[in-house]
Amino acid sequence: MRQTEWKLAPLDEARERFLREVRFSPSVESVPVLKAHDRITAKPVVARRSVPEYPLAAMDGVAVRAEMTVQAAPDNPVQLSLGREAIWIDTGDPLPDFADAIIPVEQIGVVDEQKVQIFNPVPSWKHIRMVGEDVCAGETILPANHRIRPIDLGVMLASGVEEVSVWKPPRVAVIPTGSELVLPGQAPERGQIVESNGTMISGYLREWGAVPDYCGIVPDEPDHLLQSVQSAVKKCDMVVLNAGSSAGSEDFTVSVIRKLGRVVQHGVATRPGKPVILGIVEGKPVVGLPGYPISAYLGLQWFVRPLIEKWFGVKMGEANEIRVRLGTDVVVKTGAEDFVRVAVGEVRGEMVAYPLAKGAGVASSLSRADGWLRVPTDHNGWKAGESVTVELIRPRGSWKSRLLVAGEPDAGLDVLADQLSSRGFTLFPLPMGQEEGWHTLWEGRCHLVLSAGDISETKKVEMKDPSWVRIHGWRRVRGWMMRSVSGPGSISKWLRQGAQLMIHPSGTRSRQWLEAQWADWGINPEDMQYRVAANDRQIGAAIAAGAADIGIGCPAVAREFGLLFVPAWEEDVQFVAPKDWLRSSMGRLLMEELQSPSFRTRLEMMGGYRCGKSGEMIGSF
Ligand SMILES: Nc1nc2c(c(=O)[nH]1)N[C@H]1C(S)=C(S)[C@@H](COP(=O)(O)OP(=O)(O)OC[C@H]3O[C@@H](n4cnc5c(N)ncnc54)[C@H](O)[C@@H]3O)O[C@H]1N2
Ligand code: MOO
Repeated sequence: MRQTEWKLAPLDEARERFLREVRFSPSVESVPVLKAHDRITAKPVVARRSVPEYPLAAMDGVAVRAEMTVQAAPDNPVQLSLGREAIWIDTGDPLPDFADAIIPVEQIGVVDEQKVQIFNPVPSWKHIRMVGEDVCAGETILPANHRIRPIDLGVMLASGVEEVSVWKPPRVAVIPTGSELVLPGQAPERGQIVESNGTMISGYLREWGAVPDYCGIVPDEPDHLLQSVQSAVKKCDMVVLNAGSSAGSEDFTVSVIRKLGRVVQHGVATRPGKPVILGIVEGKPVVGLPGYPISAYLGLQWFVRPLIEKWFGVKMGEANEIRVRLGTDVVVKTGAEDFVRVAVGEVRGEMVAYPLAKGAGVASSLSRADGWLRVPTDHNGWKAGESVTVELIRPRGSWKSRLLVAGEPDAGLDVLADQLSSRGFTLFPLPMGQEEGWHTLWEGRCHLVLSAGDISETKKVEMKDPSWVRIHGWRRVRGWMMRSVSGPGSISKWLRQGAQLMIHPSGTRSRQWLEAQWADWGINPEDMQYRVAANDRQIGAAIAAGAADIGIGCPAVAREFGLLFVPAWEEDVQFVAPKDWLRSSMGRLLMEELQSPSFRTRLEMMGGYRCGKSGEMIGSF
């Protein structure tokens, strides 16, 4: 039966309630220290012996009795006989019984094979490592519920601990469901998709110290699913199901859990991640994650990670937050807590965050993201320039080498990005209309803007400012991309007859050109139906897949997707940057790359690009 009613719970409330209902009694096992990396201690670890166990030399030199050096002075050196009163000693050697101090070799005068001279008195116990300086026998070296790091392994071994008591890790069943799924390595046919979430889920489980038990794909058949969950509950400590959590005709997960046990909560008030299922079967937690990769990821972090933390009694790290300015507006609906993926850049020492693609199916945008922006349930979002908090999922500062390029979308940027990446920089394109790009630059929210066409026409006022410079990017050919011939003369007719058109965001050059073309053709823009895509490649992919008929693009992308290309116009593309930025290491590198023969050759080889003047200064405004 299809489910139509949702009683959504706030995320924090659902998590608290679920965790309260779950009880674990993990067992303890003893493992050799040599195999204990990343395991979690079940009891405090106590040193078996002191380190050092006896006094040791801390320096290379001679071991002496301190009282025999009392009279020593630079002009009145004391002579000591080797063997009886002084002994050559190396760092780490045990101290001979008669001695109680070490004089470093640099401060020793060698008289002959039998004698050395001392020029200054030395206090007793100088340069000697005392018994128990590092660890004393019986001392606690690691607390309980501590994740064992390589340094801990070293400390344990040194202090005589060879076996350590650790929690047995939870075995977690991973059950991907869906008749449309095929295993990784198999080529999906139309209507099939590669089972990728299971690998992602297993990877995070391993990272958190659990042992994933991948159960293979279970088709959308209630009996089959029921059996899988039943047997998973028998052999595992927790069960993670993926997909079938929503309201579709083949979404059986919730009814299966209900049949076998109890559903604590179905649905949380979040976007994405809503249709998560929290259940308990035979006392064991069973989590049904939504099928979309982003929703599955979030559900895993929200509910499965805390279960594992509860099992081990240990936190896997605290939220790492930063304050950033928003690069563009973030607009969301109220009614659910929104989780927005963002990428961060640093412009003039200030952190700027840009929202990434929203869809719960757009997994790649999470792999590119630096963190999450959480928008509270009753909030509509924020305006560009406002200050917000981002929860990081990457180490701080990962963005230091990121170059933010706002403005015109262009496949040439991909080549530039490739070239820069081999030199340690990531180019992050922010495709947007020209005006918006200029604004973003003026307000210090990006490093550069890519502009096409004659910008002296569009930007008269700002161009008087001498602190901005223009740099030649390249010359490019633009035109129509389509699957089959329609003939330039008949494109307008085809569009009038309802060809499915895909175009760039408003304010971009391609859009401006198209709007001018419509005017020429006497087409009223309001009569036109179209969909918007961020760049040429998205348009090319849609046309190639038959999801659109025609769109604007470049020869290189048309060729990549096996499409026809009809040239329509040619134009220069230029970068605009603050003059002082060009002197920064990023700025200098960009100029070098633009001028490099390898970049120019690569771009020209793609077809439709000319790079004779790439990297030339057009001058300040
Ligand atoms: N009428 C409604 N439809 C949907 C609702 C709703 O409230 N009413 N919720 C939507 C939301 S929100 C989400 S999230 C999804 C969750 O769907 P399911 O958990 O039932 O998952 P499926 O429909 O089976 O799959 C969704 C999507 O994910 C892909 N998928 C599934 N498993 C895997 C896997 N192992 N690896 C990679 N990708 C996977 C699957 O092919 C689908 O594309 O429901 C909305 N619908
Ligand atoms: O809430 Mo679903 O998780 O967006 O896509």
